[in-house]
Amino acid sequence: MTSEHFDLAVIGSGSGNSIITPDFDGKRVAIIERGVFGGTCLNVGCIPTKMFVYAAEVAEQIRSAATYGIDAHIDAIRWRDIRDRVFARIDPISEGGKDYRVNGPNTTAYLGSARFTGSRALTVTVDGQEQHLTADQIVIATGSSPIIPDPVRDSGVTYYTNENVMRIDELPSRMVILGGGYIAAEFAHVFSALGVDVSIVTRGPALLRQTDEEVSTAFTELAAQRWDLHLSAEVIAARQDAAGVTAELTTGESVTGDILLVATGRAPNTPDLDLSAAGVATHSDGRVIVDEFGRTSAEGVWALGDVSSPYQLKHVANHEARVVAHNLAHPRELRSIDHRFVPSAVFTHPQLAGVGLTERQAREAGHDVVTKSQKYGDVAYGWAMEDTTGFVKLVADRRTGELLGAHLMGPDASSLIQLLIQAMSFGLGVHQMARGQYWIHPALAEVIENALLGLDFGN
Ligand SMILES: Cc1cc2nc3c(=O)[nH]c(=O)nc-3n(C[C@H](O)[C@H](O)[C@H](O)COP(=O)(O)OP(=O)(O)OC[C@H]3O[C@@H](n4cnc5c(N)ncnc54)[C@H](O)[C@@H]3O)c2cc1C
Ligand SMILES: NC(=O)c1ccc[n+]([C@@H]2O[C@H](COP(=O)([O-])OP(=O)(O)OC[C@H]3O[C@@H](n4cnc5c(N)ncnc54)[C@H](O)[C@@H]3O)[C@@H](O)[C@H]2O)c1
Repeated sequence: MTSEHFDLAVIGSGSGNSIITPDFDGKRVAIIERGVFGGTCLNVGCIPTKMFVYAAEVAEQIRSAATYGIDAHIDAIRWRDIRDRVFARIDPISEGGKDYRVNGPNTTAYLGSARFTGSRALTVTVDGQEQHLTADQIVIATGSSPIIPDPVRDSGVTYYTNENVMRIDELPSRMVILGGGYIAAEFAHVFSALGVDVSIVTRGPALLRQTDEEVSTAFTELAAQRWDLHLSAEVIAARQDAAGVTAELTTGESVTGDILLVATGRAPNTPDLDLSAAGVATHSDGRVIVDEFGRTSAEGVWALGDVSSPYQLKHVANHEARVVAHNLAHPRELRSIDHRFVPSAVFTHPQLAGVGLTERQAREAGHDVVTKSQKYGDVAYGWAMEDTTGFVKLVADRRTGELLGAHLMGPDASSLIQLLIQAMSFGLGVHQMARGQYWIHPALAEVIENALLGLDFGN
């Protein structure tokens, strides 16, 4: 059996691709990718979804224009043009990235599926042919894949996931979305803004339950006005006929759509890797166990991103990739992964964003908690927008003045929260934040200024 040897082998071309920094110039590097080059975020995740979200926002703005004294209406939704704008931008980036690794300097690209066959030994199946390689260091960056509930998979009905729903040729009239998390909330917004009737089936009693309860409750109430919600419900069976795809629910109801979209969470891509052959240990949920430096239980094997991280977020995968890239090249000066203030945003309507502890988590952690919920509608820019639902909720420690968490629902939440991420990351307390700087008047950020000033420390 012939085998090639490398200094470094990276499995997965998402954030794994960015491991190959100039530190590896002159070294022998292999990158292995079994799917579309560039991974989830570029091809079927963050980037295309947000490009669709932008189109959805344009449609919603037109619908709400009359509020501001401007009469406007949508003449047509040209779905194929919306879709093709997105992928005409993305597909060449993916192709270019692949081409660079296939034909570029000092990397060997294996376009196939990798599995471990021993300690730092891999077999890659490329077009049915097995190729063998060994490496001094191996990075597992294989990401995650959609979880398909058994009743859906076993029923044999056609279902979509984030991997193919953005490429459909025609918009359906009705869509059933299974799941009530990030992906469900973003696609429900996109497709309903483009004219599709959306039903959501989720097993929890509210949508986006990982957010602060006040945000999750407020968002669920708004969602109920826009979408047909089936909460505390799971699918027990599904069938497909001339009427479409019908899901029978645990609640006794049934719901029918032309398309069924499954968004019930994502599992780490570890089952195909034969990790036991390399002595790489996993958590009970399949995630690779890593230490603070990104090292797995097997010497010379590292992991990062969705396959190992507690956060399935691109900015986290990129951060972990930067840390692991440094640590591979500087074994005597290891850096730690920083998961202290991991923010996230859901690009639905209205937008949601959060960082730090929820009110409940802060109380459970024993803080003397003070909170303030400040409405967008109470500041001048909020008046300009006629916003009636948006708010900023801050969670702070009454004793120390420390900002513990921030939770936003409303326009530009994903950008506004950056101020609070910065404050928390650099240890700025509430008083410093509120009065230690100018706040531009009458910018929307005044909603954050007022929330900070509204925290009642009792002094
Ligand atoms: C619809 C959607 C929207 C999202 N939106 C956002 C967002 O707005 N913001 C955000 O922060 N995050 C978002 N995410 C999450 C984000 O996409 C992921 O956290 C991130 O892409 C993970 O990067 P990764 O490098 O760990 O994995 P990936 O990018 O998934 O890369 C893993 C790669 O490994 C390959 N692979 C797997 N197994 C093997 C094998 N055995 N052999 C060879 N190759 C293999 C896969 O084909 C894949 O290309 C979104 C996710 C989805 C699904
Ligand atoms: N804007 C962003 O940053 C963004 C966008 C999309 C995805 N993501 C990442 O991708 C991950 C995966 O997204 P997701 O939405 O698939 O997962 P999720 O964990 O956010 O939500 C899964 C949802 O499905 C529900 N569910 C699970 N099993 C079910 C079942 N059998 N029947 C009915 N409901 C069920 C859960 O209660 C939950 O509401 C997210 O956790 C997030 O980290 C991030």
